[in-house]
Amino acid sequence: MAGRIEDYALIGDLQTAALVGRDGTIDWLCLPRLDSEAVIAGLLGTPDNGYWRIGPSVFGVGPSPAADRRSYRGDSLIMESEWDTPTGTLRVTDFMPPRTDDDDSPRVVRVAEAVTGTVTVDVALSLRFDYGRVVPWVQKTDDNRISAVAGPDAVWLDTEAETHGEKLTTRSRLTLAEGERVTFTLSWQPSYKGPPGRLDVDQAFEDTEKFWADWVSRCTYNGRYRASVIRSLITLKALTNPLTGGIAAAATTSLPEEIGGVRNWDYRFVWIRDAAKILSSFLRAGYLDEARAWRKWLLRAVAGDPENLQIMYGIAGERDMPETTLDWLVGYEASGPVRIGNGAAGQRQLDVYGEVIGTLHLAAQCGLERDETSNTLLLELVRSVELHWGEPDAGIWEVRGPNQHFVHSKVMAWVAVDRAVKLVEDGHADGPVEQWRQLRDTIHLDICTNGYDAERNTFTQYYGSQELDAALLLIPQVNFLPADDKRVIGTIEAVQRELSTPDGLLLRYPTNGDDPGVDGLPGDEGAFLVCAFWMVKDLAMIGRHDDARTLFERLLALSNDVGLLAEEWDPHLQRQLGNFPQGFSHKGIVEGALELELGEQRASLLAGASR
Ligand SMILES: OC[C@H]1O[C@H](O[C@H]2O[C@H](CO)[C@@H](O)[C@H](O)[C@H]2O)[C@H](O)[C@@H](O)[C@@H]1O
Repeated sequence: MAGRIEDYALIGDLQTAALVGRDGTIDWLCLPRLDSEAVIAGLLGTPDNGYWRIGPSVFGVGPSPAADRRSYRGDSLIMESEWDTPTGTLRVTDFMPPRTDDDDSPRVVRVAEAVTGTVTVDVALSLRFDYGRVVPWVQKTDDNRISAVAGPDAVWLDTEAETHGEKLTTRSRLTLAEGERVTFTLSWQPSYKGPPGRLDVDQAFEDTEKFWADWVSRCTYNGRYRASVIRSLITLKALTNPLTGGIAAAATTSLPEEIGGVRNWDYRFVWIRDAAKILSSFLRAGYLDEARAWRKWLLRAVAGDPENLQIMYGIAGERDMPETTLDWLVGYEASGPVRIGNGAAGQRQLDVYGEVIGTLHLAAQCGLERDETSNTLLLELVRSVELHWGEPDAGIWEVRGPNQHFVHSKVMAWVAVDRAVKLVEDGHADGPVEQWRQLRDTIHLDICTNGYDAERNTFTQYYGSQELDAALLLIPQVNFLPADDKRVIGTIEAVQRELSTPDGLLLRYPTNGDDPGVDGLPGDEGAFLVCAFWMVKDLAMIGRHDDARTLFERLLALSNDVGLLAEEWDPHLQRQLGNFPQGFSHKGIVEGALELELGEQRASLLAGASR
């Protein structure tokens, strides 16, 4: 049975990733890419849908015990789990060598080692291709390699351990004396090719450690929350494909937003919105290369008529991701359906224009060189905003109910035009700036007239709505209005009052149980973590530094033992919910830490000036 979401740690090679449970079981692995079919899908079903356990032997009695300790090895994505057994201590080291070349095979490396005393280790590998549905044909070759083949895919296992097949599972039981170790390397190849070369495990370990150390050394943040910020940046980097530049929203599909509910979606794609927000964190932490790669990804993905701009693409810019359900999987803790693909790809969401142009502007400010193709794109995108900003859309939350005039979407349409004006004013682009200035003013006036409820002193979820939306917290952050504007302060207070969960986190917007509300979906959901991070930033911006810090530290405390966060938090069951680890949440950690620092600097400057 799968663990709690927070029981998992992420390992990855930048192109795909696996989730390792606290009990030493890998329950999720897609090969060769993050959005490929899973070859281990027990996370969303049962052990019959695939798992790979390495842990101390319980000799067939009782469940697999949780590790007594586990942590990433320094600032890396190498996971070390340790179990103290009556006879000695076992360490299992899990990692995936970063894959920065097209020809590299994806590999999952697991090393079991007796650190002290003697330990008996059990290994069980149950591969099930096509998301847990297909039992591959498993064979041992003359040179002691194990291959598992089904259709186009072949997975190879190399190990010094003796293995045997039992109930469609490859098993091994071995006893290690102090200092002894045994390695397991799982590699993927297209099945028409021969076996992949054998991996030099020691060299791969050294290279992997060096890769992460070098990458982390480029970080410019050195403040109080460095450990959490670095872990978040590493997690975001793991979601960033080094070949295409595409940044996935999360590493999983269908981890539920409500245990037992239907709000289960596939996040293994590149949302323009999520990627743009993540990029701003990379840029602010000193990582310009990722921004350059993403701009190239964007230009390739939207090539053609920008009128056909999608709100999300595949990792290499693919346009099609038809949403289907995998009915053979019961879902995480019976939360079905399990979905792959994402129907939101076909929605109109006006905010993406603001996200794209906002990122181009930030990248230019951070020193990214001018690019003529992106100027052409800019002109086309502003033209689309001009044509469509007055139309209703599905909004930032991708509602599946009717389109509305969402206030956040309109604000982001304003951002698109405002940043286009600034790009021209700062000499980073050319365009009809006077026409754009007028458009910017028209959108601003429209929002302030139709999206603001003067009686309640708050902006609303959509024109004419009585409801609120946590995305309104972004109004001061994108400079639509200054933080000290009474309408902004009123909105922050209204969101706090009406969308707070009992434990002080935030819902995105109200849901109505079985009665589908604005999102057109039955059921409820947990607190959406990035919204609380937005609140941290707003509180800091309006000078409530202590409240901002308290909330930020509360949020950090929700991360699991290895610093990872899913999309949501269940305030009743006190556990993580939703896809995991999620880019939005980790971006929240980076930006929150930076904002608190900036806030304090601003406050001490002001204090200095008034002395
Ligand atoms: O709430 C319904 C929608 O939920 C998902 O969207 C959410 O995740 C996206 C990726 O992180 C994010 O960009 C969006 O703002 C979130 O609402 C799901 O992907 C949608 O299909 C679904 O309609």
